[in-house]
Amino acid sequence: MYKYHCLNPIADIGLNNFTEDYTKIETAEGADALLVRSAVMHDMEFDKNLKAIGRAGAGVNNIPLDTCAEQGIVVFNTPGANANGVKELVIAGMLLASRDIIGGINWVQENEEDGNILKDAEKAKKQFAGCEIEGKKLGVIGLGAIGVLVANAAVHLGMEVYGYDPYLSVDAAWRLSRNIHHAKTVDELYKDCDYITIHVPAMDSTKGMIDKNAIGLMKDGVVILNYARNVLVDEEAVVDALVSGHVKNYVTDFPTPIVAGVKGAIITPHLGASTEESEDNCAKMAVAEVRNYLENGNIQHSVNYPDCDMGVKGENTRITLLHHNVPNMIGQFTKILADDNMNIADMTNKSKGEYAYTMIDIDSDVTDSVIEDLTKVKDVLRVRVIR
Ligand SMILES: NC(=O)c1ccc[n+]([C@@H]2O[C@H](COP(=O)([O-])OP(=O)(O)OC[C@H]3O[C@@H](n4cnc5c(N)ncnc54)[C@H](O)[C@@H]3O)[C@@H](O)[C@H]2O)c1
Ligand SMILES: O=C(O)CC[C@@H](O)C(=O)O
Repeated sequence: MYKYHCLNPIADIGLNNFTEDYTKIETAEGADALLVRSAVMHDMEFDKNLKAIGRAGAGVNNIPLDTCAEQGIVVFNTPGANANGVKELVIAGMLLASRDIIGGINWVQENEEDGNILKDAEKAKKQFAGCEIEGKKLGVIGLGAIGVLVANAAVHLGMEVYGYDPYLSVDAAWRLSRNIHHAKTVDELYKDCDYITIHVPAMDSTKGMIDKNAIGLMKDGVVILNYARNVLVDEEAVVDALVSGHVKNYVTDFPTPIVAGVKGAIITPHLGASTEESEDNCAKMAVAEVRNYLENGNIQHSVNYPDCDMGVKGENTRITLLHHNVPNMIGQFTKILADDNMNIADMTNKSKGEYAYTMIDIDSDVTDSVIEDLTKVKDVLRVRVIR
């Protein structure tokens, strides 16, 4: 029997995929798995029983990944599951910045009592006129799940699209329209584009990426869109540029006290992934990943451990070991098993950065003393036996 707890609301369509072997509990205490969206987990103390965290979404900057890895907790995310939801909001953001749709809607609401509203609208409308996005240049920073969809959609809308991603994956390259221009430096993109949208994860290397210098390189009247994370942009610099008119609009999903209410800032309350489809996709994927790990030991889409798959657990006993990525771990594991006369039926080992994962199927049960010996091996972080 496994226990799970949800730190944020997770769509039922995903939770319903937990079988009768799972119980939902009301606190994190004693849980085998946590499911989370944007709840900040950096100050949480993790229960010794916690084995997995399923992030129903893409960004994992709310989770202490290294602390989790050190405590033998595998963190999963759901790559691409909410990308279309974000893409559609980014396109909406570009349109809201191009024409004063919000001003126009507000005008109608403010004049709802006016018996001549239809006639007066014809006079009022010129103050809300704008431009079209067709033919304009869009720069996309980060061509992952979201960036690729935004870039391709913008091509279909007739925009001239420039993409910048020095770490572009082969998968993303296959999905990217051939009409997208390759920006070799981000500065090139800053200098040329009318709209600039950022879709990179919040990491030490990307925080504050759009700073005063970057904005200084941009065209007058540029529109900056940020549906990724507030920390990617130096908001004080953006506010200065909005006030001076150098930046026409800052369109963002993150209403911080610095930008909220500033003229020219168009802000939504973190709505990128808030569609029925995205919430369902993320919940289903997160639950599937957590179940596969708890029941089979397989790791797919982890952000702190390597992906590793030995298929569905069969009759054999499966031992899984989370450990540091250092020499001679497998030698020590196999010696312990051999000394106890255990026969290895299958085995795999994968590493990612400082961490590694070993899965071993043995064709007998495993004794408590073997588990104890494996646990005692230096650099082993967690041993689990799936019977
Ligand atoms: N507003 C929302 O609700 C919402 C929803 C989903 C994701 N997000 C945010 O958007 C981010 C991107 O999501 P995704 O699903 O596209 O992630 P992803 O991992 O598929 O793509 C990120 C891309 O950024 C690239 N990248 C990394 N560093 C870079 C750099 N310095 N310069 C240029 N490119 C760089 C990577 O190579 C990768 O291709 C997430 O990390 C998350 O913070 C927000
Ligand atoms: O869960 C959400 O609503 C937002 C998720 C989003 O920020 C993400 O990084 O996937």
